[in-house]
Amino acid sequence: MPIRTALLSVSDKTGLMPFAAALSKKGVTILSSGGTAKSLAAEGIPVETVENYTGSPEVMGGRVKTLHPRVHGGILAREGTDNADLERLGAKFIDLVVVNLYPFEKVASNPNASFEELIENIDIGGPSMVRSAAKNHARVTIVCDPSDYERVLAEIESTGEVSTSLRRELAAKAYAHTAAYDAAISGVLSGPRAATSDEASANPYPRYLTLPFERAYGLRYGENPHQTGAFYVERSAEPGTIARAESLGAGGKELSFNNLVDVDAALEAVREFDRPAAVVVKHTNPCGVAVSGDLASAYKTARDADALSAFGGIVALNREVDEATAKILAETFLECVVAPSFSGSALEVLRAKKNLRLLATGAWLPADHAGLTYKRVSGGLVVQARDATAPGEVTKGKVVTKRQPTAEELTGLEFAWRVCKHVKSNAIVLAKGERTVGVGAGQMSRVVSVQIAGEKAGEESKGSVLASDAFFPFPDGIEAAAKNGVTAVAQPGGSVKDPDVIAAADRLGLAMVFTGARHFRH
Ligand SMILES: NC(=O)c1ncn([C@@H]2O[C@H](COP(=O)(O)O)[C@@H](O)[C@H]2O)c1NC=O
Repeated sequence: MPIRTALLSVSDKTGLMPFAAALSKKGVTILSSGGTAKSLAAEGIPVETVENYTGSPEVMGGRVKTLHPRVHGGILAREGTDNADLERLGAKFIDLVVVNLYPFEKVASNPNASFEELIENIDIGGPSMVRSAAKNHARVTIVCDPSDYERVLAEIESTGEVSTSLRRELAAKAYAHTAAYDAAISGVLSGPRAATSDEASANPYPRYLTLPFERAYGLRYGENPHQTGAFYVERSAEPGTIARAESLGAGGKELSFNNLVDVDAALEAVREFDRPAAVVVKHTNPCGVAVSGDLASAYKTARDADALSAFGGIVALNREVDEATAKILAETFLECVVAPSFSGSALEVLRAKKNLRLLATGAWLPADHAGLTYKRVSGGLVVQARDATAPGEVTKGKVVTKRQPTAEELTGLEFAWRVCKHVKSNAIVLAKGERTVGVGAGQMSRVVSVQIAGEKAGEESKGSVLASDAFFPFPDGIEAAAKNGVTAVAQPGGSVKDPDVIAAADRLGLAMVFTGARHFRH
């Protein structure tokens, strides 16, 4: 069906003028609400105002402008069935609706916006038209995202109409758009800014939480081959995230479910460090982490910290990958390398590895940025603030033993502590300087994690320092560490048995710092 009349009513005028001009050139009649009509007319695009079309003025400061039977009848009318009704209303068939909404989410993201401002930015007429048009997508095309203008125009230019499949696709997108819009409003109205009591305003979590996601791609399978899977991205994903990353690998092979989860873990860990750093992850745990003066040596050190486990690993780097680093990366079979960017020569080296996925995230937010994390549990979702601690927990901690840690031990402890945050509990990290030598992860008993870390480190455990993500409930963990040659420990403290644990450290000549902070990771 050819496009006869289009209704344009937008807040975001990106790309609108060339789109409208092209429609007009194709002979499409353009109807438009106040502000939009003015902008179009100013560009010399012929336009009829909605006021003129409905015979009803915009009133209540714009609260009512398109909410009129001639508008909604024109959108919802079925060709053939509703022609008489349409005529009775004095309306005409509207075939294309181009609407984007008052920027509620943008206004809500400004903490200084007043409550009245928020309310006035709740669009009513816009979503009504979007929903009407999407319902009647058998005839009507709804465009609520300027990035779709080009596709719609291309179809109109070549066939004079919009295909059924694109109309259906845009209708689904439109309902996702209004659903996300309403979810944001309900989140704000049930959140601290709208709270009517002090108690409620102290609770940062809104009663109603609906999160908008969009499928990025289907996965070959889920965690295991017998499970199906897909990857969904947040509609407002932050910079430097997997969702925003560009895939640069030669084979163009997409990331698997497990790759995505591991890349996430590696990325989170490498963001901890300012100096050149490398993290090698296997099954969501770092098996080798190192910081160095340059990226190549950081990676080589991280890989060699546990070269056996690094095979088939996921590597995250916090600098542009250069050729020297790429050459060392190419020595091992890896699943994926993620970094802010890759130099041209590094890409050349790494693209020779056909199945290696390369992910360039661009610059990312600092590790201590605020944010929420979400985790599904059966029938629900646990939500929390990110574990976004600034560095310095060890150096600012309390030395509880007779012996003070040396400067070298302190460097190692601060490093191990920050790695420990990214290891599944019970987490024990052994380090020498700014490199891990042994990681004990995901054990049900802390002392076993100490034993595993010691076993992984082998001879290297002698003279290493140890970080523990939570307190030692008994002296046995300290005794096991000392037996492996560990000289200093960082742990939160806080156990009823702290006096016994400190006594054991003193007896064995260890220095121990209580950080006062715990970093469980599940
Ligand atoms: N009140 C209405 O009938 C109404 N109709 C359309 N709008 C919105 O007003 C904006 C466009 O207004 P204008 O063309 O006057 O600048 C669009 O974001 C559109 O979604 C309305 N505004 C709010 O509900």
